[in-house]
Amino acid sequence: MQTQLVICDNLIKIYKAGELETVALQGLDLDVYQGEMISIVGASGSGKSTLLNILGGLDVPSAGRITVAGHDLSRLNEEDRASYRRQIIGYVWQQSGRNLLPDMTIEENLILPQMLNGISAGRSKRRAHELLELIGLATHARRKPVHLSGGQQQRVAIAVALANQPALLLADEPTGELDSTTTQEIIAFFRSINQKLGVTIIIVTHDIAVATQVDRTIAIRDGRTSTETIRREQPINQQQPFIPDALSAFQPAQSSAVIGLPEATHQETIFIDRVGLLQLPADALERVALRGRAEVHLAPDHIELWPAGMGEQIYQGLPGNLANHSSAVIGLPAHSHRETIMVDRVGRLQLPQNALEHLPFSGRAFVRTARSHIQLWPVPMAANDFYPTPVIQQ
Ligand SMILES: Nc1ncnc2c1ncn2[C@@H]1O[C@H](COP(=O)(O)OP(=O)(O)OP(=O)(O)O)[C@@H](O)[C@H]1O
Repeated sequence: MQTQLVICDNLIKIYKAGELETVALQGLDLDVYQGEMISIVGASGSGKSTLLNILGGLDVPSAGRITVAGHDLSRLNEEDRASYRRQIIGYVWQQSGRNLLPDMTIEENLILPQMLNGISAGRSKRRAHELLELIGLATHARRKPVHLSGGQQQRVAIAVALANQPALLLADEPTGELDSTTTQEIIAFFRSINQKLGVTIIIVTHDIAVATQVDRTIAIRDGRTSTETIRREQPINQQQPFIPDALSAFQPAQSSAVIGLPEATHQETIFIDRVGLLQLPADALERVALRGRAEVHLAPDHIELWPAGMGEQIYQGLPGNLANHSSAVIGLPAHSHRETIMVDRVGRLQLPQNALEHLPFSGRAFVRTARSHIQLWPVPMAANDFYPTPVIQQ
């Protein structure tokens, strides 16, 4: 059974500057399991750095709960917070200048955080040499950072972050200043320490190359987790596909909707919180114009969102359970009442309670776009049990 290393529950962060208030996190939920390597993506201003700073113990949430490796970060005093930062967290920044002290040698840079953590000089030196071996720079121990390439400096930065054997490594745009070849090298290095040392890694990035290499990518929109993209262990064209009949008639997205990774290798789902709040991906909204309101229909194995007024026309005259659907919001019969939910400009909506209870969504859903409506399907429980991309029928 996987252990949860990070649990964020309804995190809120409000920055106040004089009269001005900015809500940077608006009820963010996130679980990260021990040993995972995940990336966090999102537009500028969506709240990525705010989240990373809270995870790293550099800032505190305004409300909500956050637990990392058993530490309740909302309750730590300043002293405990400082030892949490030293012992539980390793931090890699984008700018190598922020990671390494320029006047010290590489070896001294590796020893310093250990000494600050109360480790003896002898043990710190031994660990520094182990780390130098790990990053393949044992012969560079006496050099200063300026004499290393950008990629080498970032490897040292990762080693410094690992010096006190943290449970969680946080990296903020660690490849932002590197060329594409060096970026690949650094991502491979993160992957190798994740596998060799079992350290959990969270990388904030704008770089799609990073997102292709991690186990999961979480997209943040407007201070909330909106989508999750999981790397398929077996690409879809090698799977024995099980295609639910009802899915086979719908047009698949060419690529995952949010971060643009191919569906053949990545599976993308949206998050649904406990009270049914979710945000539809932009490409689903572009294909089906909901114009502010949607009818929610409960099909036996999925939920449909139709533009207001359209669902009823399509369903009229259909046989069996499709025609006998009841409206989802307050349960009045569909033949006599038309109920709609509000959908805002960026696709946020709240599913009615009976729609949430209708299927075991467990916080996530696949989004499928048909010609005139959007479908939400529950995610199979088994880790590698995917719904493959539906076949297009002309
Ligand atoms: N110290 C602060 N004081 C006031 N507002 C802040 C502060 N830090 C961040 N914000 C605001 O909070 C929101 C989220 O910012 P954050 O830096 O977390 O976003 P981000 O996704 O990391 O953006 P970027 O990709 O540009 O780094 C933004 O509107 C930002 O202006």
